[in-house]
Amino acid sequence: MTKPTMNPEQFMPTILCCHFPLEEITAATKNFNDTFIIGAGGFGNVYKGCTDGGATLVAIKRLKPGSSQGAHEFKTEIEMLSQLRHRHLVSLIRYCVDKGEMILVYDYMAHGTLRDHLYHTNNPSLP
Ligand SMILES: Nc1ncnc2c1ncn2[C@@H]1O[C@H](COP(=O)(O)OP(=O)(O)OP(=O)(O)O)[C@@H](O)[C@H]1O
Repeated sequence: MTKPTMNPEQFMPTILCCHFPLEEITAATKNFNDTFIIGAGGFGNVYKGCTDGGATLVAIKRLKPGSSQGAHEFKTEIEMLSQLRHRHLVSLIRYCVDKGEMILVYDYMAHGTLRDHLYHTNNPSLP
């Protein structure tokens, strides 16, 4: 199945976050190497990466082909989350639309998921 495409020039959401060059994302994840995968959801795989010359840890969500979510949800996520800032909400910091890729970049949240904490999942990163 081919990836859903979106023309960056047509993609003009009312956003407060910036476009992120695909080259920086591929560099941060060594071209989406599986060793950088930290999770997967309806949107696609989530990768851990380092940007800004190693200064910033980020979580990179890459829309997978045939995702149960899609271009519409991608745009909605950017429009909503780029305008929301709260210490209890993960921050969307960048997005990327390029070469058929649709990618969301968030602050990296250490210490596991809410599910890990609620159900005491065996996660070595938890205290
Ligand atoms: N900002 C983040 N920091 C650290 N890990 C993250 C971050 N975002 C996602 N993850 C990891 O990736 C996994 C999948 O996240 P994602 O948000 O794609 O899916 P979900 O919320 O579990 O499910 P769905 O998107 O289907 O509702 C999470 O369970 C978590 O382990």
